[in-house]
This record gives sequence, C-alpha cells and structure tokens, in this order.
Amino acid sequence: MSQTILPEQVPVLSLAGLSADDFADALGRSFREYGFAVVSDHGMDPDLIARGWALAKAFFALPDEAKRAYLVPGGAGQRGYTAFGTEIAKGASENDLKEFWHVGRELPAGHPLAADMPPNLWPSEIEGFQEVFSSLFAAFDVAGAKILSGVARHLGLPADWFDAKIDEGNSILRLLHYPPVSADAPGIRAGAHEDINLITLLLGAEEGGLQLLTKSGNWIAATPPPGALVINVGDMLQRLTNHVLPSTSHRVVNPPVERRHIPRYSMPFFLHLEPDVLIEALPQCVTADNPLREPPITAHDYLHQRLREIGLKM
Ligand SMILES: O=C(O)CCC(=O)C(=O)O
Ligand SMILES: [Fe+2]
Repeated sequence: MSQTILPEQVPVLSLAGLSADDFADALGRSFREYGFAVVSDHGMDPDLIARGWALAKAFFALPDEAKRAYLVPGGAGQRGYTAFGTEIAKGASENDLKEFWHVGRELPAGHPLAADMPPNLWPSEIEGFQEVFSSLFAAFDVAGAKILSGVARHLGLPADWFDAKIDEGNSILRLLHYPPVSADAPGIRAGAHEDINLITLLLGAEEGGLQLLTKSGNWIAATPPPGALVINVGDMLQRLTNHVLPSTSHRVVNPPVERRHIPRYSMPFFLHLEPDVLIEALPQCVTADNPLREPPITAHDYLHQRLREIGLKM
C-alpha cells in the first residue's frame, strides 16, 4: 500500500446552503466514495464550541494526579478520563499518543437504560465544564440527527427513520488531547482504525494530522475549513448498509519535526444507536452484486465485542 499523501480532498458540503434533497444526495455520494464528508454551516453555536475548547485545554493542563482521580476502574473508558497511552487501535503494536475525556448521555435516575449509560463524572476543578459539555452533547445530537436524516433520504428511507433509534442512543462526546511529540517518538498519534458507532462528527480536524484511506489505497489528509465538521461512517452504519456506505480507516499522524512541540486537540462525537436496536442489513442494500455480508447483531452486543478489541474493556 502506498504511503504517499495525495492532494485529493473530500468536498465541503454546506448543510444550510443546500436543499434537503441536494444535501442528502451530496452526502450520500461523499460517504459512498470516501466514508467521510466535510460539512460546513452545521448550525452548532461557534461561541459554545469556543468555550468547549477552552475548558478542554484547561482540563488537560491539570496535573496527572488530578486527572487520574477521574479514571473509572472497570468502566471500559466510557465515562471520565482515560490516561495517555491506554487505547490501542485494533491489531496495532503501539498504543496511541493521546489522552481523553468522555461525556455520555445523562439519563434520569432509574431509567431502564441506566446500566448501559452510567452517570457522567465532572471535574470539579474546571468551572462550567458540566454546563458547556452538556450543551455541546445536545448540539452534537441535533447536528447528528440532521446528518442521519440525509443518510435516510439517500437510502430511500423516511427522513425520520433514524430518530427513534438514536433518541436515547449510547452516544459519547470525546475530548481528545494529543500532547507534543518528541522528535524520536515511536508510533503515531492515533493508529489506523475504524470507528465502532453509527457516524462520528468531529470538530478540530483543521489542526492537521487526520488522514483517511481511499478505496484506491492512498492516504489523503482531511483538511476542513475552520469550524466545519468532519463526519465519517462507523462500523454500525457500514453493517446496516451492507457496506454500501463504507466505514473507512483513518489515523492521526505525528506532525513534521518542526511542529512536534504543538499539542493537538479534537472533539469527536460518536453517535450510537440505542443499545437494543438490531443492526440488520437494509434489504435495499443487499443485491446480487453485493450479497449479505454480516448477520444481524444488537448495537449493545456489537459495541462490547469491539471495546474488548481496542483495549478499553477486559
Ligand atoms: O483526532 C482526530 O482527528 C480523530 C480522532 C479519531 O479518529 C477517534 O478518536 O476515533
Ligand atoms: Fe476515529
């Protein structure tokens, strides 16, 4: 496989600037070709996002010992803090050069899905953290539902087809910090992997380093305009569409030597189905040319199988 980085780019689509049908069409084409789409004018409040960046930076600047107070033993990294060097891409030999914080969906006490969605932790050192990231979680939920409505239209489904399946989905907002890298650092910031969930909406990729693997086997850089979302198909949507929409390998490479002192921050929202939803290939995606690839599985069972593979669950 070639390691050359080609100048090819995933096109930028304006969510506000296109009609619902045109957006669905352009999104579907981008997802089929790249498993990725770059979406501007997504409606998320830029001031809220700016506050989120400031608070994420403040949290990661805390001493290690303070951050480690928010590790959740046995929690499979699903809430609170995961320390530098814990996660490893499936099949990789080096652990990733990153630390992160996870915010999940807040459910009322006694909710039937509480076993799947434990309460969040909030760092008491950082004022406003809970308020800002709860609001950002809600904003990602809204943006994600709009994107999935486009996916539904593209697949010939009713525009609201996903709504009831994601309303209380086990989605996760991840605040990522890739610290400065030493000149001789082994490995890369995040090894090549595919995301487990339905779709991922990512802020912060304008910082550089994110690359995706094209169908022809070349790595290309994701280069969104400032503030745009980089959105990718995860394994669950790939499975639901019988691989018509591909879950594409991506990675975060180390910066060139002269930029290695610069940390990188990003914010992916892993949009999940509700745990009991059965992921079963859509009939319109199973054809003579593309026979059924994988059997049905619930979102819950699939997630836990995958968490074991990436070192977050024993
Ligand atoms: O930080 C990035 O740009 C990508 C992060 C990512 O792919 C992930 O956390 O799954
Ligand atoms: Fe990813």
